[in-house]
Amino acid sequence: MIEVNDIKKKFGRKKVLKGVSFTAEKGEITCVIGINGVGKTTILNAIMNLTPINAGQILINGETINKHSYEKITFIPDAIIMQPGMTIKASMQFMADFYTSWNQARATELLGFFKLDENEKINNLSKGNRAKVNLLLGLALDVDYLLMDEPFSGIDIFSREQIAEVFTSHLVEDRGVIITTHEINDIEHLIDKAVLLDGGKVLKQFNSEEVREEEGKSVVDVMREVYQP
Ligand SMILES: Nc1ncnc2c1ncn2[C@@H]1O[C@H](COP(=O)(O)OP(=O)(O)OP(=O)(O)O)[C@@H](O)[C@H]1O
Repeated sequence: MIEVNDIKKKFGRKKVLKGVSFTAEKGEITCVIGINGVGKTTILNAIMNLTPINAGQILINGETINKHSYEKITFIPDAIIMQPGMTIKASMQFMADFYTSWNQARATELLGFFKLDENEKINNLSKGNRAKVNLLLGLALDVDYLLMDEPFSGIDIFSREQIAEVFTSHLVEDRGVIITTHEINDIEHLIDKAVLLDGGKVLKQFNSEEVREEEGKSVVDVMREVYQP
């Protein structure tokens, strides 16, 4: 489990996170929802130990995050992380050289799944295909947790559908996924848990299936209640 306990973060005098707490379990997709600038990326960076926090604690499987956390967790950003002149194949080789957790069989499966040509240069790919390469590079690591910053943002409907399919496949099952978004409509059916952020705090976290079954409400219905009371 990833436990985010009362974390606070300031940039200069600006208090971005004012005591954020939530948990994300293995085998579940947790979605951190909030408007632009609310601090979603900052939370992911904090979980990855890429930005120091001012207060609070983050635990992964009961252990405070540390320099070995990347063996359990990976971050899939919304922008491509490789040199644009590299081919997909060279990007995969780079990951294989760098991470002992690289799983080439899974990478090859994902290449086929996304119908990507490994000889294509990243430069020449469409935005949707770049997002797929990003996802491939993260999903091919054998880690327990995947963090994804806005994986569906600005991507056409067909690529979105293909990416959504990955989330319900064996490529993700048993792993814990945290997705951020400011646009829930497309992925509402994929997520297990929603964490609603505003004003530097978590306004509500809930199991989306429970809310659907017990109260007959969608995530968007709950968002309307919370954000527009
Ligand atoms: N390195 C930084 N220095 C100063 N301010 C920063 C820095 N990083 C983020 N911020 C500020 O912190 C706030 C939260 O930023 P963050 O990127 O986490 O938001 P977000 O919810 O991910 O936004 P978006 O949906 O637009 O991606 C913003 O006001 C941003 O300007």
